[in-house]
Amino acid sequence: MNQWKFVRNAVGLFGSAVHEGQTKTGTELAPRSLREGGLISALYNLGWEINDMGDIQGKNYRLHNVKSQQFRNSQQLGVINGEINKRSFDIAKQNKFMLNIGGDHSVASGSIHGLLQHYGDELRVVWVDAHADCNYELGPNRNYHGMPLAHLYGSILEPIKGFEWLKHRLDPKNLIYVGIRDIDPMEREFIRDQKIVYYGMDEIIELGIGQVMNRILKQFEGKPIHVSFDVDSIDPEFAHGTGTLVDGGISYREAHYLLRKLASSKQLVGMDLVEVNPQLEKTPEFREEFFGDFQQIGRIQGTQTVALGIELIASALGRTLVL
Ligand SMILES: NC(=[NH2+])NCCC[C@H](N)C(=O)O
Repeated sequence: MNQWKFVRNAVGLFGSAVHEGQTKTGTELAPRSLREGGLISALYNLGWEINDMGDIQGKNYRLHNVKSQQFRNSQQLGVINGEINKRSFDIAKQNKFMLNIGGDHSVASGSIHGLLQHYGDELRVVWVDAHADCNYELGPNRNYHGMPLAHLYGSILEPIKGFEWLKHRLDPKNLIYVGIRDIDPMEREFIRDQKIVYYGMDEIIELGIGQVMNRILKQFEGKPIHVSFDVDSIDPEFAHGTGTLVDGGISYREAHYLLRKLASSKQLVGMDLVEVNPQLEKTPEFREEFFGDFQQIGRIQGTQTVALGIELIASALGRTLVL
């Protein structure tokens, strides 16, 4: 099983225990919750060889007395993403699937950069998110989780201390947005100017998720694909444990379908699963009932969004509904 085109049957994974890209604590707890909830055995049950590199703890890189003129925690995030970049590149170099478990979405500049270093201009990115995360100047929020793509696009012009390693650029035409519905004015203009392909909620409603995926796979045919999956792309009804909720998102079904389609293309080489915040769940109870056949991935335990996170990763890594 798992005859992936670009990667062998091995996953290289690490957690990015980081909340410094925004102001709410809790996302740093996600890697641990996902592990405790059964992530590793799920991957094992799906037939993957697993190289678990442990977690990068954002708190270990805290810099005291550094006042940033730029976004919040800029130098710390530069050093952390430098570490993520190294791990991501190492994993890709060994032809393994790169799995980065966030953390907030600030951890994606490092992981995507590492893949760009290995796959070069061939790399394609599917960015599944309620947000476009390409603010290139400081907005009132000053949160880097709203900016990593601007950095990768090369639109943050001033050099930022800590990010000296960031050299490769992601061409905006090699990225497609899915699920975006809360866009800042600067981002709107940028998406229009650069003609970035997006499937926002209206497009998903009009075309249906099936047609959206057909188009994405056609556009990215034959190329290695990375999916950067922010759980806030999903409707808060199904994923409440996240920091920047936006109503009217993609459904549980659409999210899993999207990931299964990417998986079955055999072109998927990496995934970020970000913005799970176990402290922000609506109810602290663990989910006990699951939909569908779970034998394929084993027992999953966790609060709503944690359990969902594990399921989403399983869908991206080849969990099928009918064998
Ligand atoms: N990946 C996310 N959850 N991003 C939220 C970004 C929110 C807002 N656009 C900002 O720049 O602050």
